[in-house]
Order: sequence, then C-alpha cells, then structure tokens
Amino acid sequence: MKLRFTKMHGLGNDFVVIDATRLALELTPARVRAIADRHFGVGCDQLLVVEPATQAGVDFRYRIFNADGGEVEQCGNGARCFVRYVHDKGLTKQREIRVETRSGIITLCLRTDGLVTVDMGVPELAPAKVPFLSASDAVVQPLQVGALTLAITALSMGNPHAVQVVADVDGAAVAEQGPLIECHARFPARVNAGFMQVVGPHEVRLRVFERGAGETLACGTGACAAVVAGMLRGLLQSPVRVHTRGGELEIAWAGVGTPVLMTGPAVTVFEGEMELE
Ligand SMILES: N[C@H](CCC[C@H](N)C(=O)O)C(=O)O
Repeated sequence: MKLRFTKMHGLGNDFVVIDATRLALELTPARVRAIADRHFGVGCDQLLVVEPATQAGVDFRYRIFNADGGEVEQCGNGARCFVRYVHDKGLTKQREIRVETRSGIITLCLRTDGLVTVDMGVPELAPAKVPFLSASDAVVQPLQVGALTLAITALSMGNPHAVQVVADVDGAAVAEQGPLIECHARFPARVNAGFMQVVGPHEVRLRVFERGAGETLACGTGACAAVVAGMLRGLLQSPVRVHTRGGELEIAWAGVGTPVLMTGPAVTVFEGEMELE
C-alpha cells in the first residue's frame, strides 16, 4: 500500500508523521521498524500517528512508536510537532488542542511566534508508577550498572526516566551506560536514561539515551524529567533552559503535584510517499 507521510523534527529528534484520521492503518512492530529504518525505510526516531479522538472533550488521539517498533506512552518533542502538523494540514483551526495519549490527556498550544508550549502533565514520582523496583521513594537512589553505582532519580512523565547528574555531558559515558540503564532489571518497562550537567540554577545541558531509539539529539520528556529531578535535588529553580545537542527547550515546573510546561520549536522538513508492505 502507498503511504503518505510528513517528516518533522523537534530539535533534531525526528519523526515520521502519518494522518490516520481517515484511514485504517495496522501498524505492526515490523512495519514500524521498516518505516523507521534509516537505510531501507524513511528513517526516524519515532513514528507519530494522528487518530480521531475516542473520548469527548478531546480533539485527537496521538499514538507514538519508537524506532524499535514498541508503542509508548508519551513523546514531548513529538507533541510539539503534532500540533503543528494538525494545524498546517487543516485538521483543526484551533491553536490550542487537547490530545489523548496512552498516558493521559495533554494540552498543546501553537503560539503565534511559531514556538509550541505543551502541558506535559504532572510528573509521577512513586517508584511503582514509574515503574522502578525500589523499597525506597528517596529522590536519589543507587543503581548498580556494571562495576559502577550510579546515583539516579527515577520518575515518569507518562514514560519512564532515570536521570543522573554528570560533570560534563560531552564526556559522559552515554554510549556505554545508556543501553545498560535502558534495559536494567529494576526498570521492568525499560527506561530513558538522562545525563544532566548543571550549568546554573536556571540552566542545564542534557543528553538522553532513549528507550527504543538510542541517543537522540533531543528528548522532550527527558528534558522535563531532568528539570524535575534537578529541582527535587535542590539544584535547579524554575524556569530552566535545557541545552540539548539539537537545540534549546524551556521547562517550567511549580513543584510536586503540578504540571510541567515545555516550550520549544517544531519543524516540517518534507512530505513523502512510501510503499508499505
Ligand atoms: N523513547 C521514549 C519515547 C519518545 C520520547 C522522546 N522522543 C521525547 O521527545 O519525549 C520512550 O520510550 O519513552
């Protein structure tokens, strides 16, 4: 079957976006992997699917698939691209929309300056809800990774994150530690591994080895998780500028029990059509 798609990115975290509001699309893990493959397919970190809402008071349903074929709960950079896509495609005239994801409803706002602000919801800190196997709910917890004992903060932005503080992101062992953290037995749903360098109380540098995609140039939920972790540790104050390899995000959080607000760009690169087996 011929499949039309739009290639987009949020700070270099790249997506194939498909409008499934008027077509029935069966996305098996094998099909997702074929689309995401950077040599034999279109290539992307995640596949984003636009579907009609299934509940009242919501504008669309938003499905997210990692390059490894797994469907996941949330994607921050993808959410910014989502609202730009549905607005530019004329699927809505609203600049603020509510979309349902596997982890709940989020609100996306396409600003007149072209940036997008997303209410990413309230972070979940209880280990069982991350999920993270731990007898403690301490903010900083030891995690044995090979011969090292890392100090991580585990939390959920709808999807699971393990954030550690490093002295210098450029020298951080992302390639070595990332896969070991991602698949660590104490994270039964696997986890996104964040490496955060604190530059000042309102500024960090961040790299993320993403669950199901490897290191990406930026991770929106990872930036939210890093700021929440840094504020809980007493290292950061809201708002925080997060420097990723792909560019900058602004993250604001008023504290436990309140939602995290993320602001950043969303870019359309090209339109295309592919043959889908
Ligand atoms: N790899 C993530 C999904 C994509 C998140 C990221 N691209 C973002 O911008 O938040 C996970 O498995 O939870």
